Amino acid sequence: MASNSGNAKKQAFVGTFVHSKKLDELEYLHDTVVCVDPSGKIVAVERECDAKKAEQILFAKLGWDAADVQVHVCKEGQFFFPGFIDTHIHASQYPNVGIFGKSTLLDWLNTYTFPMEASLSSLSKARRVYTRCIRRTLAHGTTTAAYYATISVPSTSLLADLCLSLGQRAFVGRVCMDRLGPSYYLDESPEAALSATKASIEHIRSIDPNYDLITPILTPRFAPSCTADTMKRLGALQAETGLPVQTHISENVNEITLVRDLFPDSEHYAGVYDDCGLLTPKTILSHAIHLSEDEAELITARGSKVAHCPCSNSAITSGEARVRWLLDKGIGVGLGTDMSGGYSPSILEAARLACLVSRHLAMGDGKGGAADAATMMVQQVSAEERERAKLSVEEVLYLATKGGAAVVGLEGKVGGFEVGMEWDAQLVGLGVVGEVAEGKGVDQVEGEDEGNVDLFGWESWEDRVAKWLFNGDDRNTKRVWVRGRLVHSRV
Ligand SMILES: Nc1nc2[nH]cnc2c(=O)[nH]1
Ligand SMILES: [Zn+2]
Repeated sequence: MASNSGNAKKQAFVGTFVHSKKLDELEYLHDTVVCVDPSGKIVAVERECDAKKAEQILFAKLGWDAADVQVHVCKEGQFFFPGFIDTHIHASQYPNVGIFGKSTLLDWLNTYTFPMEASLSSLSKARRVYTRCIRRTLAHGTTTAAYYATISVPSTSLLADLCLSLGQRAFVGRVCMDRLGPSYYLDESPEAALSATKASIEHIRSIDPNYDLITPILTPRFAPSCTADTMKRLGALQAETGLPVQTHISENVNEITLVRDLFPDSEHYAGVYDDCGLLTPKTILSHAIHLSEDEAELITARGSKVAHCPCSNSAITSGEARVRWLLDKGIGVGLGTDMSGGYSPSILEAARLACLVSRHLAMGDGKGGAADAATMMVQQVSAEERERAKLSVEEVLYLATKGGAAVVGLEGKVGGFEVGMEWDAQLVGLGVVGEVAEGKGVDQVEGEDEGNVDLFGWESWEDRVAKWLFNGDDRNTKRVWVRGRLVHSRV
């Protein structure tokens, strides 16, 4: 099996770097050189420096010979940005993107999702789907993904193999579900769910023993499709191994009713996971739309994190997650595409939709889509909460990078440009509009395909980033690196 051991070359990146300093602040590093060692680690960040000065001074400081260093210089209209973290994505649902009709969660699962996932027990089909999913998400700048695969161990192992060989950092979860699914797509028993999960973990250990790039993640699908026995066994396995956990929570009001009926002894939905030992600091809870105050407080106390999936929440009409409210409670939040509940593989799209959904909350009539889990009464969102609901460009880009890194347990390792972090990055290129020659009526845009973002040259850097967020797409993602390895290039 090929191993991802970085680029095996010394590299220096020169130009403008944009990254999050904190939730509401982006830092712009101009005329900067970032040096990356052969293992993919950032070993120097030098400001007021260019390629020449780096060769003369910086490389000597590092003991590097300029002849051994690959130098990448930004062009006009380009900047380096941290790779995106997708904290919630179903690789096995990729062929279904955009196909959801007017369904909502429970009928969507039965109509579209379970049949597609079950069909990926065919390894040739799984190879086609997973290869395309990984390539597509890399092309959109996703350097880390928390993936759900399927219940099939060989198919899940294949997803892990492909992430490793194509160079995407990934958490790969074999899905556990031993009830309320179709008979053709269910674990036979809690024992079977556990032993399949262990086999999947073993496979990942065999291909990436230190989990440098690929990490197994325990994946009870969601409470309605898992027995308490299965979830308790997974909770015990988490305590034994320290592995991360991912599941869904409080996405849809009918789902919440189902959970209340299936687990009458638990206080609420979050309580079900807590009772099974699954609410840990390494747990990623997706959606978290209709949480009650008590549930949010329990999640805060346990240190579990939330994957906000605005595309999916809008597409299958689940509701509007109260991101500001979650953040105010001290809950870590990242962004997820939730393909194919969400129709887009792009975290840039998720960030833009997070902005828009937060504005819908701000415009709300006080209902905001939040329902109390116990009573099913729609909660009133206060005027004060509505006023603060809007998320800024800076905030959603934080959620897409540093915030996401904290959600998947990679804080301090990826999500920014600091010495000691790994070079998981994207080169973003925006269109630079040239002069219109008199009498011609046709302007010139440099580069081959710069997409929808037109820079006229007078924009501030803040405005350039805002233009990228709201009109950018994969045409603007020129190059992508993971651990220093180039994993996608349009140029
Ligand atoms: N969005 C979404 N919610 C779920 N809840 C349980 N399974 C799923 C899934 O595959 N997608
Ligand atoms: Zn999901």
